[in-house]
Amino acid sequence: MNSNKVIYIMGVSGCGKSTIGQMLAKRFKIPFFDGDDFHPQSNIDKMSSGLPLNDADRLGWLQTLNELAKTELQKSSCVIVCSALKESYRTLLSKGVEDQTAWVHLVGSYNQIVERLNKRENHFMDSSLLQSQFDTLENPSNALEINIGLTPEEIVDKITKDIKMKSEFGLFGLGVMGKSLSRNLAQKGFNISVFNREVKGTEEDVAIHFKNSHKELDSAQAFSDIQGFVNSLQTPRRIMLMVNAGKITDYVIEDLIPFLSEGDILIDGGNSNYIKTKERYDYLKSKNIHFIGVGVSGGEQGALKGPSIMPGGNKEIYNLVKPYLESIAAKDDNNLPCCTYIGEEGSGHFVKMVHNGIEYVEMQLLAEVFTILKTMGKTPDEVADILESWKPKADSYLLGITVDILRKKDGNDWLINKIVDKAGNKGTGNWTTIAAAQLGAPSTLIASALFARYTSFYKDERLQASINLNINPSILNLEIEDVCNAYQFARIINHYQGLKLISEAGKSYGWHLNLSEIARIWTNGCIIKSDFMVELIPVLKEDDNILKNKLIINRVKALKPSINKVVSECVLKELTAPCLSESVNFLNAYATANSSANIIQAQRDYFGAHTYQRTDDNSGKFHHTNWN
Ligand SMILES: NC(=O)C1=CN([C@@H]2O[C@H](COP(=O)(O)OP(=O)(O)OC[C@H]3O[C@@H](n4cnc5c(N)ncnc54)[C@H](OP(=O)(O)O)[C@@H]3O)[C@@H](O)[C@H]2O)C=CC1
Ligand SMILES: O=C(CO)[C@H](O)[C@H](O)COP(=O)(O)O
Repeated sequence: MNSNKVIYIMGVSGCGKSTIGQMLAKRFKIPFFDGDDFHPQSNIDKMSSGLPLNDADRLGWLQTLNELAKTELQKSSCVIVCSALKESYRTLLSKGVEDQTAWVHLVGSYNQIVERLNKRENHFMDSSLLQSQFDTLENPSNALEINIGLTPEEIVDKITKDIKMKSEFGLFGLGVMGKSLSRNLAQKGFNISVFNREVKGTEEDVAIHFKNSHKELDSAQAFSDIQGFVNSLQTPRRIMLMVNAGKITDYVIEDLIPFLSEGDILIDGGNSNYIKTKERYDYLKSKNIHFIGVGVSGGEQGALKGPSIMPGGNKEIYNLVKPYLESIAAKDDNNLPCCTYIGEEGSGHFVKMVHNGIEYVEMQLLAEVFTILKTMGKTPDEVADILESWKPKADSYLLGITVDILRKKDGNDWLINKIVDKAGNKGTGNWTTIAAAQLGAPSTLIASALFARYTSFYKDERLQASINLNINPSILNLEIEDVCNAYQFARIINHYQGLKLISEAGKSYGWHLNLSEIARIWTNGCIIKSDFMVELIPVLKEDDNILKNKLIINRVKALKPSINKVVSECVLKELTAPCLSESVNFLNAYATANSSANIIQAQRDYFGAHTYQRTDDNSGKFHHTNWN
């Protein structure tokens, strides 16, 4: 038996069954069927001529409705409206699906209903037949009885409260992201169930407290037991996991499996490693459970108001969750959802991982710009003003939050001065760097940003080394405009490298990735949204390599003198600027027609007979020299 339900709305003619049934079906987002539409013509003719139906007339009709219920229950819950006046009729209607049947009896007095029927036009039942209906009615003992004196809204509210319908979507894990996504889903009108584990004595009733503290979660169902949570969901179940990536995701999957059924869908919305996503997909497939890996970006606020969503996996399965993900996603400038099917396997998580790699660099560049401006003698407020003035040229979410951060005071000082300079990480920058190395893509800025975080962590050694080696950056002699240009230059290289990495992965794994579409869903909702990202949508339609685009080439050329100046000055004055430096180093290497790699090849051939290709042999053949 699956968890779907058929709700029969019953009662004498004129009690308002169709109106209530339609409203209820709309509220639960399940199909609605009016039993009258399934009468054979002979029954309609009989009723139209003023004759009441007898039990023989009704038999076939009731069997048809029972079949309808059974067929629908295979797919979803549904509402069926039918007078169902006698117990024997109800027995027939629920035959074989008794445990999945709920009865709602709309009750009114003869006078109330006569008055209603007399107001009705074009109904094939005359009010004179009403008495026979009342005479036939056998009050059910197992129905929710509701007086028709209430307004239709009140009636539907009552039914909704009484009949615990299955939710259409489940959210597992009510941490920072899970809470925001649940609220977002509920605000979009979805019936959801939410779950958070309970740790006795420390964390109790997390889900219930969360539900009770947000109005939009009134009709959500909250659980701290996994079985109850899973059973509260319509099949096939759609369960989004918002838990810590890594082992915890595996534990949670194992906890869920015993309660899942074939065809259910698990959606991993965490920052999971794309290789693990493929493994989990295969593992769950062996249990006939679907799994899709979905990158989500936007942090707490983005998840609440509209994140950028990067789903990967089987497309047909994605289509079953697409309406939910697209509804909660941010919207781009054309009001399209910032959610698009990325590709097969772990491609969604791969793209999210590289998103984070690009994010690491964007953050590091702003940190370097801050240090440069600080070393030019600016206070945090002054740096904030300078960054603010760059918005028309280089606006981005990260630039905006950095302005806010720099203006934040703590007592008489700026809060930034009180934050320990050790940068944490949760793994995505690390994996991006590993993936870049494995795929042979030179994502040097991402590696530099990652290693800058790691270096920052050596706080004690740094303190000691600054004394031992006497590194003391002195005042920089730079124009602010050059710093702004250098920043923009490095951002172009960052986006080139990140997108190149995605492109290489697409080729290597056989994913059919659309980079322009990926840039589009990164124009809103996510941490790396920026004006530049908007510019990249048409650029990437032409080519995956943004450094082939004429406008970008011209911009790089125009900005180059500034990055040369800024990086040289930083080196001379002993100020570390790893990502700015690497951006210009990379471009210089990338734009070198004849590089020093011939020396490397010669060395490799010298000590290891690894062979080399010759400039005077176009065949591509490999040669070896006896160097001694
Ligand atoms: N924060 C962010 O900005 C973003 C985070 N992400 C990703 O989203 C996922 C969730 O992140 P976030 O919400 O920040 O993390 P939190 O740490 O805030 O929440 C983690 C959730 O996982 C639950 N959990 C942990 N261990 C277990 C377990 N053994 N069994 C059941 N539940 C468990 C926690 O429950 P409990 O409260 O009981 O410990 C909590 O509900 C992560 O993968 C993260 O990388 C993605 C984009 C942005
Ligand atoms: O995915 C995110 C933003 O897009 C998360 O905030 C993630 O935790 C950021 O990475 P890290 O913690 O390594 O800085």
